[in-house]
Amino acid sequence: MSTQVPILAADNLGVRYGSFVALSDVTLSIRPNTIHSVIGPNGAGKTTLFHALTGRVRASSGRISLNGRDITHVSDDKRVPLGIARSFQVTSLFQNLSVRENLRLAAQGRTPLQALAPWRGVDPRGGALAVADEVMERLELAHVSERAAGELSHGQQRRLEVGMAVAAKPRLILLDEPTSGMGIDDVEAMKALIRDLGRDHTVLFIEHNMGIVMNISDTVTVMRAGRVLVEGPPALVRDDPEVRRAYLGNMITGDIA
Ligand SMILES: Nc1ncnc2c1ncn2[C@@H]1O[C@H](COP(=O)(O)OP(=O)(O)OP(=O)(O)O)[C@@H](O)[C@H]1O
Repeated sequence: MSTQVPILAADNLGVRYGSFVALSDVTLSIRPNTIHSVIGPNGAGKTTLFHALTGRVRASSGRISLNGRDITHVSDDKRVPLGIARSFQVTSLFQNLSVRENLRLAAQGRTPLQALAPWRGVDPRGGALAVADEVMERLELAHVSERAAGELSHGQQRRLEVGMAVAAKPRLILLDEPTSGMGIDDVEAMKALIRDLGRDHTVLFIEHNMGIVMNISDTVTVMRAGRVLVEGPPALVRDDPEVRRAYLGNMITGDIA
């Protein structure tokens, strides 16, 4: 396993916002076809890490590689065709369009932003619709296919956001707090969905719900103050005294599968 080329790796990655150091010497390695979570207290740098990995913010130091290829200076829109897709914490859906149309545009344009310019799309219309139908089935949204995204329940909207990333057919999917603001039933559905996605994608996700993190992750990276505190399988992370201290001992719970 150690000889396997990581699908995504960061080496001594640093990010500054002006003079503020948000990430410092972050080294992490995402193995292909695994579910990898990133946890840490508020302000630890998790979202900044995602921004750097997807190219939304520039690395101030260090290196990012995708399947062994250096992508540190590759722009965010050029990283998408290389196989990285991200679902945003802030809603990125076309509220007035149907579920099917949202997914068709995502499949055609590869990202919600590029979907605004569908002539740049890479799929013919028919192919994109087939992808939309496939994704709706997988996300259990087929029964609301013609409903406007803005009329969906919160849980369904969050699933559709994940679907927008899946429709780009990425090898690596990044999910930023996919369960935030959800009720317990929707959380369970999202947990099942992430686990399902892990069968044929690599999934990297930021999550505050420790039950999910401990239950479905192959690897957990714990961040604190812009650095990696600990990385390892859930059992190792949950029992690590440093991690317990970072969380004041009261958040690391959850069953390990
Ligand atoms: N655009 C920005 N300009 C300046 N500082 C920023 C900017 N974005 C984030 N920060 C700061 O960088 C640090 C890391 O923020 P980040 O959002 O990455 O943390 P996080 O771990 O995702 O937090 P949370 O769990 O609350 O979402 C915080 O101190 C934050 O205030």
